[in-house]
Amino acid sequence: MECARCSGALHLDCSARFLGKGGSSRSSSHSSSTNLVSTKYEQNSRRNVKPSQLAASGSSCLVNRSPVLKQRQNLSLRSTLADVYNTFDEKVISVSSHATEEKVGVLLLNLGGPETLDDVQPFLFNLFADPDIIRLPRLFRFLQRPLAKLISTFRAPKSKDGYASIGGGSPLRKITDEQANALKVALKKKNLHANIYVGMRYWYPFTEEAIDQIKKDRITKLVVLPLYPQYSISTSGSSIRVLQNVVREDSYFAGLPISIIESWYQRDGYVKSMADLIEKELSIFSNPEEVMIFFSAHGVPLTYVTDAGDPYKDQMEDCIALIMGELRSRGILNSHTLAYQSRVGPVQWLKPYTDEVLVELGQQGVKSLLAVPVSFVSEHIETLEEIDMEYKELALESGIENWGRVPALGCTSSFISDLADAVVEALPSASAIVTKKADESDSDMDLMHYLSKMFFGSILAFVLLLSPRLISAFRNTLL
Ligand SMILES: C=CC1=C(C)c2cc3[nH]c(cc4nc(cc5[nH]c(cc1n2)c(C)c5CCC(=O)O)C(CCC(=O)O)=C4C)c(C)c3C=C
Ligand SMILES: [Fe+2]
Repeated sequence: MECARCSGALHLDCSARFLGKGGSSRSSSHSSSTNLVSTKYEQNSRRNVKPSQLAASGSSCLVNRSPVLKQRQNLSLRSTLADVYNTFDEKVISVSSHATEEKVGVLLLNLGGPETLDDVQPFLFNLFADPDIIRLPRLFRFLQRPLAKLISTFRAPKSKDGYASIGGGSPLRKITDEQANALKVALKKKNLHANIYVGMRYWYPFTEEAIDQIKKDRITKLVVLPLYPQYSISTSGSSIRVLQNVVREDSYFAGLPISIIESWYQRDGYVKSMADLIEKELSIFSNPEEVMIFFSAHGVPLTYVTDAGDPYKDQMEDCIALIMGELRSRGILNSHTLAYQSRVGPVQWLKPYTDEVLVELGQQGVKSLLAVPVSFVSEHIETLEEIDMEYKELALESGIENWGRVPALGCTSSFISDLADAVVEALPSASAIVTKKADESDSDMDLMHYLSKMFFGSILAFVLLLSPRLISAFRNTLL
């Protein structure tokens, strides 16, 4: 695919995603892979513009001038990178019909989690300082960090209790490293010797550390694989943006052929692996056919979908339809429902909410329920604490008598093997991402923006941070 204005590889900022509303692929064997990172995603996906249409309409190559994110606390290289980094096999591999010497890297992107209770507040700071998590209007972006400090400080005690109840920290790093090792082995079996990197968005090993290591290793081709089956601006989108900022600034990355697998919930291997897990857990119930399959997905604020064009909800519904279709083809005809969990703050999130649906189902007389976490492939606080403890208790109180929960996919071999296939399939489409720097007149506009931001922002900061009444209202509603 070439950019209509500039020829050659599509520009970072010219590309359109085409998985938005009505555009999600139902292809059963392919993941959505691209070498593009779009900053115009919201507009184009909402209008459901295909790349070819965008090129034909001469859409401009706008440059995203948002500053490189520097919201890290504790970004010292405290931790060493995953062991997998040190096991690169310098072998000659053939990635296409043209035999080429390649050093293939696979970058696994994930959220990250606090490893100790002391990590909880700085981890939350990193999360809330992400403009893809708290989306402030451009004018108020400079309040992002003070706001993140405030919210993380208020939320930390509640989060700490949660992490304390699952052993004092998140298991995400360990599980992701295990998945990285398993993927390396699976790729080797498919004759692809690749180096696997783990890049976490909000905790160690940070995405930036993995990116540094990729450069040190002089990788010649990179496949980027977010460990989220469905794409959301707040998850895969946020992590890809980190890479996007590096590509814009660094000549090595600007020339590196990259392929990004944006979402892969539609792959046969994933769908079948999920169906296998559900089938197995259903069989544990004494009356399996009476069990309601309860898909519980992590929510996002509603405006992500309605205003920003996040394809997450569409992809989630598509994903559930595919899994249920697979189960039906196996003669499993149970009823099912989808609800969204883990909302934070006073705004409306995707509905229906998991806690409310559980109560309603209990009232309607549903007696057996199998919870299926569906937006994430590792166990984490929201499966181990929120589902296994909070929601289970609520369900039992609401009249549900038999409760089960499907484990996260983790290192399930059919799943890892399918991820390896996704990597192999994505390699041929890897190509350099082209960026464009802001010109002089843009800098003048930036200065004006900056000054007006400072003016209005200072007033808002004063009102927000110094008013005790507002602080207590904030505390009661947001946390
Ligand atoms: C697909 C998965 C996820 C989406 C979408 C997502 C959006 C999202 N999350 C928050 C706020 C928090 N998330 C937290 C933890 C957390 N979130 C996900 C996944 C998604 N988040 C995972 C896997 C985890 C757990 C990490 C771990 O340590 O195991 C937390 C911290 C925990 C807590 O305090 O509850 C917060 C806060 C927002 C605001 C958001 C969308 C805008
Ligand atoms: Fe989250």
